[in-house]
Amino acid sequence: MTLKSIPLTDDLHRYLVAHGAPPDEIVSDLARETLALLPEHASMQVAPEQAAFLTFLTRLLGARQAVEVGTFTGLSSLAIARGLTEGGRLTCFDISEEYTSVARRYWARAGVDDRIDLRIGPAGDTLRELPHERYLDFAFIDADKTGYPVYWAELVPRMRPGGVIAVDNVLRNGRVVAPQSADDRAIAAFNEDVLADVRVDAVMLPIADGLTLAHVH
Ligand SMILES: C[S@@+](CC[C@H](N)C(=O)[O-])C[C@H]1O[C@@H](n2cnc3c(N)ncnc32)[C@H](O)[C@@H]1O
Repeated sequence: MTLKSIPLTDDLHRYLVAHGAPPDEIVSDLARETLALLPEHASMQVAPEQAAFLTFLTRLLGARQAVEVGTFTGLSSLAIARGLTEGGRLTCFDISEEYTSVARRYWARAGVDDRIDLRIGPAGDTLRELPHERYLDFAFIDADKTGYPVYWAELVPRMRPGGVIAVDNVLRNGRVVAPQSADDRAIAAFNEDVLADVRVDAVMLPIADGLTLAHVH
């Protein structure tokens, strides 16, 4: 039995991205522009292989109704929107007009802007405005780390039976086993909560900074 995932060197990461679903021109431009405009924050963007995986997963689920918490300049939302089924909707939550103004441009360029609804404000408040029904096929959580328990609490009861929640940064660059900051501790505690949550079956994948996939009963 192989004991663990192999570490990715830069060469191997480039190979993996090139042989999965390689970024198209729009995704490459978005990554380049995010780095140029926001060099200190560009690492918040999901990894290219995660973007490809989000499209794959959304398509696999036949997702019609999706939510994203933490949009930034729009790479993960673009990926999710591209995987939605005909007539599908993605509702995005973020606090920043500045970051999401970049996202809006790229959604338009990719021709998916008509299927995305962006809500600006603290997601702990704005998520509460979503219908209190089990209607969501897919949700992606990638915002402020201390907010994850609140986003989880709002989203799980709104997932349809068989719906999936994906949660990013669950390994905190390895620090989750020896937390060094409030964000690290928040994620370590959140991961315990997910493990104990009888409403879901979850797996934790070592993709990028760690991605939990939770299947809601
Ligand atoms: C890690 S980035 C998201 C990256 C994005 N998924 C991507 O692929 O580009 C986190 C985002 O969460 C947003 N954010 C931080 N606190 C928030 C809050 N309380 N409510 C909603 N969004 C928040 C930030 O403005 C930022 O855009």
